[in-house]
Amino acid sequence: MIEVRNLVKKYGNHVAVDHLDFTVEKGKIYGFLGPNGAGKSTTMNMITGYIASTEGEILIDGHNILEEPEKAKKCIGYLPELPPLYQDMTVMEYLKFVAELKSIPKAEIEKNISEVMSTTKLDEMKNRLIKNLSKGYKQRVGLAQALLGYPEIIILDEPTVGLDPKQIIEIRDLIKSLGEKHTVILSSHILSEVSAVCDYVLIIDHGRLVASDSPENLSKVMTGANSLELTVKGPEEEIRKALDVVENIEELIYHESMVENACDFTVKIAGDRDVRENIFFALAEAKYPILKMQSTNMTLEEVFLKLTDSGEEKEDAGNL
Ligand SMILES: Nc1ncnc2c1ncn2[C@@H]1O[C@H](COP(=O)(O)OP(=O)(O)OP(=O)(O)O)[C@@H](O)[C@H]1O
Repeated sequence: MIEVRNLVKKYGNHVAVDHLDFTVEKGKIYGFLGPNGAGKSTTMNMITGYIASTEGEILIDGHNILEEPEKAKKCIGYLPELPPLYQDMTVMEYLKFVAELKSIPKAEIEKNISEVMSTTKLDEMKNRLIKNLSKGYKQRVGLAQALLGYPEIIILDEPTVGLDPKQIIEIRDLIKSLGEKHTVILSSHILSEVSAVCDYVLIIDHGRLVASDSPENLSKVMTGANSLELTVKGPEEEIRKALDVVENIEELIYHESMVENACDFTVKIAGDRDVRENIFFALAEAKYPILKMQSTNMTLEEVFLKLTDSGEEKEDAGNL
């Protein structure tokens, strides 16, 4: 659907996007995650054809964005970080204006507008001046204009910035529902947003792609393996024997426990098996009580901080 090859953007000597390579497949929601200044907006502006790249190429459904901009742009609906809304137009006037700009055939405009207004739940506001709408509704108008013309790909740059928590939930739900019919790319520096909404995450730092995978896999890959922290009451050797029957335990690493007469273990588990129930039954049968059992996969937040570990991101931590 979208192929980004060796993409570079330089502003003077400053490299804002540094040899990015990735592919976006049809029908998924992608999160483009990175700290402020990582190069997210610059990349989105290149994908949508707003700015030219210094090097590399972008193919949208097979069309090169610089060589066949009209065909490529027809596939994309874009909600920039600051959507260009005309404050003195009503919602309806503005959507008509955008539909004409997008060269939607006259006969289809009315049906198309009514569909996007229903998707974005704007019907009640259609005759309201945009300047009199709340920030949440303004964002819906931004989304509605992106959806006009039935583009297959929807690109959203920080779509929930500046919204209150209720509006954030509403816009997130809307984005999830868009994922049923469209390929969605969403940029954000907010981790919870990306893990709540996206099937796939691309993490970018200093213009480079530092990781790309599903949120779950990223957590697993970063710990190296699936592992558990276990505290069990009983002697080490006996507990080891009792756990011998549990399949897929690769290694049991002993640590001295703070709890009297108990042992702490890190349990390394093969692949992505879930062996918690088997451990429970094996130790229950041997009558060694489990005092603690905790999965130690990293959270996406920890993955993000580890991958983008530099001074400035520490400041960002408060926003996560
Ligand atoms: N027009 C420009 N001229 C010079 N430098 C720019 C320009 N636009 C962006 N930059 C720089 O390029 C880098 C990437 O900026 P970009 O806006 O793409 O980051 P971002 O990840 O979208 O961050 P944010 O979340 O703050 O929008 C930053 O260092 C920024 O200062």
